[in-house]
Amino acid sequence: MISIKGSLFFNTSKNIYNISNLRYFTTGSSTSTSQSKPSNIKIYKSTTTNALFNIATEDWLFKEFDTNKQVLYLWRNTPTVVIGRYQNPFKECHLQKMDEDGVVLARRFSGGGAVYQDLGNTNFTFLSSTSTYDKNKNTQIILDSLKSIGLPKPEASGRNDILIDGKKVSGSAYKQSGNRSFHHGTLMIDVNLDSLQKYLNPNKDKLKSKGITSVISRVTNMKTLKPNMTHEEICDSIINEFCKVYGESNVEIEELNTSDLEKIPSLKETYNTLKNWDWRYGNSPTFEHQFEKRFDWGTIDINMNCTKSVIEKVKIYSDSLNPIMIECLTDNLLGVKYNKEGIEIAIERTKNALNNKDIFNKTPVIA
Ligand SMILES: Nc1ncnc2c1ncn2[C@@H]1O[C@H](COP(=O)(O)OC(=O)CCCC[C@@H]2CCSS2)[C@@H](O)[C@H]1O
Repeated sequence: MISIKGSLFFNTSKNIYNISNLRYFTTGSSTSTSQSKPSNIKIYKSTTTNALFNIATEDWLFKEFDTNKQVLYLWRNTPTVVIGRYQNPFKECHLQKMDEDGVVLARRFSGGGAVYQDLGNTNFTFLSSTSTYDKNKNTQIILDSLKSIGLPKPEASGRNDILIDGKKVSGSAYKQSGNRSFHHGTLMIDVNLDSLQKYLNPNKDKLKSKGITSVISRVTNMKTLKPNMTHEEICDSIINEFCKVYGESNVEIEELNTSDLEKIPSLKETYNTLKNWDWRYGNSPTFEHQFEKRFDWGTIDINMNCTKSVIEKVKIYSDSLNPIMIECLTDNLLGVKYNKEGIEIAIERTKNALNNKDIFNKTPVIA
């Protein structure tokens, strides 16, 4: 068996198991073993379904992986909308519904559009040196792994997608920095399509934003074509194809989980950044939002310009007989965050300034 020094950082259980004719073992910290021949690949699998941890781990791997190796990382998340690095979540997702239902918003480091994920979605990441990075080779590994478990005619389409029967089952995105590159993608096995519809692409025609707009596609779950398909099955199949392509028959799979946060300070730092409002929402391109809200005392037509998701300019038109209240609200909206709490703060300040009259019976819905 080819064995590789275990990472000094991780502390996971060591299991040996077989997939097809390959022999794998999962390993953790200091489980170093004798080395007969250095391997040119490395495989990681997250046993945690926390999207922010998994994306932070991907970034940590990206910065730390041995560029002499080809690296594969497999992971999946509980319900999350993952937006691209340069996207505006206020435009791409229905943040209010996500909030109500406990769906996480994550902003990743790669470009591209917004996807909805839950445990019915498997993610893969291929990391390699930029000089050996080969997107087509990676895509072929995924296509072959789908074929080998019996999925009919998966095909690469356009720059980013894998389709079956003309419907998207996988979307990809990329990142490169110096001699480090990665290519990651989704695999829709059994994603809740009602949720996908519910949380993505709200009708925000009045929100004008710079930045990247998602490319809406017709999607399908592979489980409709292969009813017994599972996350474990597709992971094993990808591992098989990956090993085959790089000529390895015994590999180490390192399992990762949130206990690593306490062992790797830079991982924890990235995790904390990813959790932060400033990264997830604040990092949005500038945008303008116009909406109307009717109260029993009249209608307001609000026009806002936001930078870093903070309201920077406001113009309110109203048929209210109380222009002072409108001026006061305009002033109080300036500088607050473009979210429910920000608007509530502005309304509260306006009410206080106007001797607590209950002029706003409900916070205008903005997100
Ligand atoms: N889970 C999932 N998989 C594939 N396609 C999806 C998914 N959810 C939504 N969609 C569809 O893709 C478009 C957006 O397509 P678009 O091409 O704009 O963006 C992408 O595909 C990005 C893929 C990012 C992959 C990363 C890998 C690890 S974490 S996220 C959306 O409007 C839906 O129609």
